[in-house]
Amino acid sequence: MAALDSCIRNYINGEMVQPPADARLLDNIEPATGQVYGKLVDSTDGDLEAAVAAAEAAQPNWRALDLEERARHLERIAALIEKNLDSLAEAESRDNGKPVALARSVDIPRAAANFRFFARAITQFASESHAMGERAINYTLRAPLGIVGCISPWNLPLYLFTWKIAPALAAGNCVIAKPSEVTPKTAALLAEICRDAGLPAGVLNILHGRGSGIGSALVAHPKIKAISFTGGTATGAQIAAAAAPRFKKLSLELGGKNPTLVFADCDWEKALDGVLRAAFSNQGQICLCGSRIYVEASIYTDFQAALLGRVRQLRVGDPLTEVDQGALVSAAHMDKVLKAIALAQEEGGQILCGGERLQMDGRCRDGYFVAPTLIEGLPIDCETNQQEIFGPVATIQPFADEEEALRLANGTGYGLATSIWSQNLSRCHRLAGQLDFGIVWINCWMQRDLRTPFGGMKDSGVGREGGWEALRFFTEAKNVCVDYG
Ligand SMILES: NC(=O)C1=CN([C@@H]2O[C@H](COP(=O)(O)OP(=O)(O)OC[C@H]3O[C@@H](n4cnc5c(N)ncnc54)[C@H](O)[C@@H]3O)[C@@H](O)[C@H]2O)C=CC1
Ligand SMILES: O=C(O)/C=C/C=C(\O)C(=O)O
Repeated sequence: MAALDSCIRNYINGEMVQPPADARLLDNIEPATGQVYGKLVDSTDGDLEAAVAAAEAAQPNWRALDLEERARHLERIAALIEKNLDSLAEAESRDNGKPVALARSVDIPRAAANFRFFARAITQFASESHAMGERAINYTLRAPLGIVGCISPWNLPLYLFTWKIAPALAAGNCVIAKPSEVTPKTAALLAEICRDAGLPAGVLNILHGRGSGIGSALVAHPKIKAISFTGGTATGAQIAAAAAPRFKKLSLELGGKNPTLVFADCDWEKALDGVLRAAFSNQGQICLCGSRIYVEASIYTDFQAALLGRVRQLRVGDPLTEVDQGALVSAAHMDKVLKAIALAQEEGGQILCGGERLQMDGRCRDGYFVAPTLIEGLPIDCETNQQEIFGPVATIQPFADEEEALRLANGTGYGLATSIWSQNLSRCHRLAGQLDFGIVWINCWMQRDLRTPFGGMKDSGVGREGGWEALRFFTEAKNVCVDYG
C-alpha cells in the first residue's frame, strides 16, 4: 500500500490520480546506484480512456481561448520550471544518470525555453493567402487537430517531453503525453507544475508506463489525431505501421549515426572541443552525437593523439558530483553498449581508450558506468559504423580528400546531423549542400535556435519539429477559396 501511495502517478483531468489497489507498478531505478528508488504506475486502457475523455471535454474551451491567454498559461509554466531549476535538475540527474550540472545548464533551462518559445511563437503564427488576380482569393485556416499524443525517450527527459507538449498546446490541442518509463520523474514534476500554474484540467494529461503497453495503446487510439515521437528507429517503424491504417499525422525523430568531419584547416582547439563534446555529451546518449569521427589524413596522427588525450581526461563518476560523464541510463542499455564495443573488436577495431564498464566506489558501486571509448581502424560498412550505439563510444579514421569525406559521411542508412570543422567556408557550404542530413553544423555542434527545422532524413525520421514546422504539424490546414464574381 505504501508503494501505491508514493508511486509516480498519472496526471488526468488536472489531478494526480491515486492508482487502484490492483495497479501494476514498475520499478524506477537510479542508474548511478543501480538501486530501485521509486515506483511508477503502468497505465491501463482505462487510464487512457479517462485521459481521452478529459481531453475531449477540455478541447472546446482550450481551442477557443484567446491566443494571448493561451500563451500566458505557457509562460506561467516556463516561469515555474525556472523557479524549480535546482530541484528539477537534481531529479533529472538521479533519474537519468546525467551530470547534475548538465541538467542544470542544459536540460531544465531548455524545458523552460520550449514553453516560452512556443508561447511567443503562437502569437506570431500566421497562415497564407493566395490571390488569383482579379478572380478570387484563397486563404488558409489552421485549426488545432484536437487530441494529440506525445511520446518521448529517456535521454533528454524533460527537454524532449516539453519540446513536443509546448507546441501542441500552443496550437490549441489537448495533449496526452507519455514519458519514457525509464525516466518518469521530471514528467511527474511537470504535472505538478502545470496544476500549480493553473493550466485548465484535461488540457494536458500525462500517462506513465511501458511503451509496449500504454505507448502502443496511445498510438492506436482512434480519437488521437497525431503522434509526435522521439526515440529509436525500430520503435519509430512500429509506430508508423500502427498509425498508418488510421492515417494519423506523424512526426518521428529517430536515431542517428552522425559523422564529424575534421579538415586540416580547422581551428584546432575549437575543433577538438567540438568533436569531444559531440561524441561524449550526455554519455553519448543524444541522437545528434557525432559517433563517427573522420579526420583529414595530413593531421590525423596529431589530431587523434590530441583527442585521445582529451577523452582520457574526462571525469566519470557520481552524476550528483562535479563530473563530465555520469552513468548510462539502465543496465539493459549498458549491456547493449558493452556488446557493441565487443562487436567492434570482433570486427577488427582497435580500442584506443575505454572499452569497459567502470567500477565506482561507495554509493555508485553498482552503477552503470562505461568508460569513454574511442575505436580506430574500422571500415564504413561494418556494423559498428552502421548502427546507432547511443553510448560513450566513437570511431575515428582518416580520409584522403573532400570526396572521400563525403562518401563516408553519407555512407549509412541514417541522416540526422553532421558537423564540419574547417576554416574554408566555400568548402563547408559546398559540402552542406551535398550531405544527406537534416542538420548540418559548420564549426559548431548542437548550437540550437528553436526557430529552425529540426529532424532527419532517411532512417532518422519523418517530418520536422521546431518553429513554424511544429505549429504546422500540430494544426490542420483548410483552404478557403472566395470567388469575386
Ligand atoms: N532520440 C533518440 O534518438 C533515441 C534513440 N534511442 C535508441 O533506441 C534504442 C532503444 O531505446 P528504448 O529505450 O527502447 O527507446 P524507445 O524508442 O523504445 O523508447 C522511446 C519511447 O517510446 C515508447 N515506446 C516504446 N515502444 C513503443 C510502442 N510500440 N508504441 C509507442 N511507444 C513506444 C517508450 O516507452 C518511450 O517512451 C536505444 O538503444 C537507442 O539506440 C533511444 C532513446 C532516444
Ligand atoms: O531539440 C534538440 O535540441 C535536441 C534534440 C535531441 C533529440 O531529439 C534526441 O537526442 O533524441
